[in-house]
Amino acid sequence: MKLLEPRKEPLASSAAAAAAKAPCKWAMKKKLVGGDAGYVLEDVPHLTDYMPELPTYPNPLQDNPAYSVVKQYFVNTDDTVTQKIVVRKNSARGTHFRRAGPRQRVYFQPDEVNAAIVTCGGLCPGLNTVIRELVCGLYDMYGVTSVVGIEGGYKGFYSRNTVTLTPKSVNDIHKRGGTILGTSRGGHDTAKIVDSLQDRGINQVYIIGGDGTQQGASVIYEEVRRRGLKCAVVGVPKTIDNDIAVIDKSFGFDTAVEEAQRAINAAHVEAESAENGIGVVKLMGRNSGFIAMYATLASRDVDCCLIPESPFYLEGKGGLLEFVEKRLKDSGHMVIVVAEGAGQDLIAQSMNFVDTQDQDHFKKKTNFPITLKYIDPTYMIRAVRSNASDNVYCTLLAHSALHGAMAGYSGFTVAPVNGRHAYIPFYRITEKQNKVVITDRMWARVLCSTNQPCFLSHEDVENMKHDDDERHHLHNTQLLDGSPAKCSPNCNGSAGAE
Ligand SMILES: Nc1ncnc2c1ncn2[C@@H]1O[C@H](COP(=O)(O)OP(=O)(O)OP(=O)(O)O)[C@@H](O)[C@H]1O
Ligand SMILES: O=P(O)(O)OC[C@H]1O[C@](O)(CO)[C@@H](O)[C@@H]1O
Ligand SMILES: [Mg+2]
Repeated sequence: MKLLEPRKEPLASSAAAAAAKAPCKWAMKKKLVGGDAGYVLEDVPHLTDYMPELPTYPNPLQDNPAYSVVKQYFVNTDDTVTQKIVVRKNSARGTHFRRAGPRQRVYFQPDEVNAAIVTCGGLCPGLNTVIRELVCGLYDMYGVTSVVGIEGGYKGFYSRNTVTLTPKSVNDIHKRGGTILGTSRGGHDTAKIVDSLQDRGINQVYIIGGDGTQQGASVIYEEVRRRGLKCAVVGVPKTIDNDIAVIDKSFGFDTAVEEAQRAINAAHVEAESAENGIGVVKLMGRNSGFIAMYATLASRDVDCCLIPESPFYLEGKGGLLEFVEKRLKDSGHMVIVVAEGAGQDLIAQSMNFVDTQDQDHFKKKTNFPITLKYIDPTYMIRAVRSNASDNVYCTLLAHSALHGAMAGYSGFTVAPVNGRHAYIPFYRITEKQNKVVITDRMWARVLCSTNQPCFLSHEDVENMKHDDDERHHLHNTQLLDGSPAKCSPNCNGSAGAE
C-alpha cells in the first residue's frame, strides 16, 4: 500500500470545472491509499491523524452475549468496499471505501462518551428510527449512558438546551413520522456549534441530514480538528429524493415511493371513473425525479411520468398535449405523475399546466372536454413513519455510524455501497447530486411501461449519449498514480443505473 498524491478532479462536470477554477479545499485533504492493479482506497479521517497518542481499549462487544458468539464479528481493519461492482477482465480495481462495522479495539471508554444527535434539513421517513437505534446501540452495545439530542437542527447547538435521550425515552419513536428532535434549514454557525460541543464536553456527534447538512458536518469536522478536540463527527445521509451520490439508496425513499402509490391509485380511480378523466399526481423532487420514476414503475397505472431531468414541451407535434389527446382517445383516461421540478422551463413561460387546477386551460389546448383531478401528496409521502424495510436499513445505518465513532473514525458519512456499509469521506457525498440519467436503462423501462414519448428529438438523444460517453471516458481515463483507477461517481449502479 502506498499513499498517493491528492488527485486532480476530472473536468467532466460543471461542478468539477468550477472546482478546478477555485480549487476545492478538500483537494489537499484526501486520504488516498493505492494498491495493486489500480486499487485505490479513499479513506476517511481518524482521530489519531491529529492525536497520535490516543489509547485504545478492547471492544466491549466481545463480552456482549448477543454478539460474542458471532463468528468473525469484528471487521478486519483492511476490509474495503468497492465502488465499482461491474468489472471486466482487465478493468482497474478502482475506488474503494473503508468497510463499516465494529473494530476489535475502540478509542472511547463507555463512561467517557458524551454523544449528541441532531437532525437537519427536510423531513424524511426513518429519522426517528435512526435516532432510536443510535441511542439504543450506544447504550446496549457499548455501555454508553450519556446521549443528548440537539433540538431544531444546527442552530439548536447554540440556541437551545439539550434533551436527554435514553432507550426508554426513544422506545416508541420509530412508530412516528418526523423527528422528535425537530429540524431546520438554517443556522449553521460553525464556531458557535464547535464552542457548544466543547462547552458541553460532547465527544461524538451524529449529524443526520441531506447534502447541505453533510457540508455543514464537514466544516464542523474541520474546526474540531483545527482545535485538536477528541470528538468524532459522523454524518448519516438523509434525503427523501434519493439523489445522494455514491450511496446505494437513502433511507425513507422506499417508504416515500410506497406512500406515493396511494396517491397514484386514487388518481387512477378518479380518472377511470370520469369521461376523459386525467389524474395528475405531483411528487417531491425539485432537482431529481427518482421518486416519480420509481413510483411510476411500481404502479403500472401511470401513463406519463414527468421529471426535471427529461425536458418536454406542451404543444405541437410530439408534445405532451398531443400525447394526452391520443391516450384519452385510446383508453378514455390517463394518469400523469409529475415531479415538482419537472418542466421548469415551461413554468418560466407561465405554461405550467401542472400546478394549475384550471381545466379550461386543458380544454382550450385539447379538442375535447376533460375531467382533471389534481392530487398533491407532496408532504404526505415524507411525513409518514418509515416502513419495515426502511426501519431495518435505518438500524444498520445507525449501528455502522456508532461503530465508526467508537473505532475513532471521524469526518465521514456512512452508507451502503453495493450492499455493504462503508465509511465515505464527506467530499464524495457533497461534491455532486445524483440525477436520473435519461439515457440509462431505468428511464427506458419507464418509457416502456408508460408508452409515453420521450419528448426528445433523435438529435437530442444522440447529443445526450455523446455527453454521457464523454463523461464516462473522462472519469475512466483519469489516472491515479499513473493507473486507470477512477470510475464515475455515478457508476456504482446507484438509483437505477443498471
Ligand atoms: N455549504 C454549507 N455549509 C455549512 N452548512 C450548510 C451548508 N449548506 C447547508 N448547510 C446547513 O445544513 C442545514 C440543512 O441544509 P439544507 O436545508 O440544505 O438541507 P439538507 O441537509 O440538504 O436536507 P434536504 O435533503 O432536506 O435538502 C442547514 O442548517 C444549513 O444551514
Ligand atoms: O418544503 P421543504 O421543507 O423545503 O422541503 C421540500 C423539498 O425537499 C426536497 O425533498 C429536497 O430535500 C425537495 O425535493 C423538496 O422540494
Ligand atoms: Mg438539500
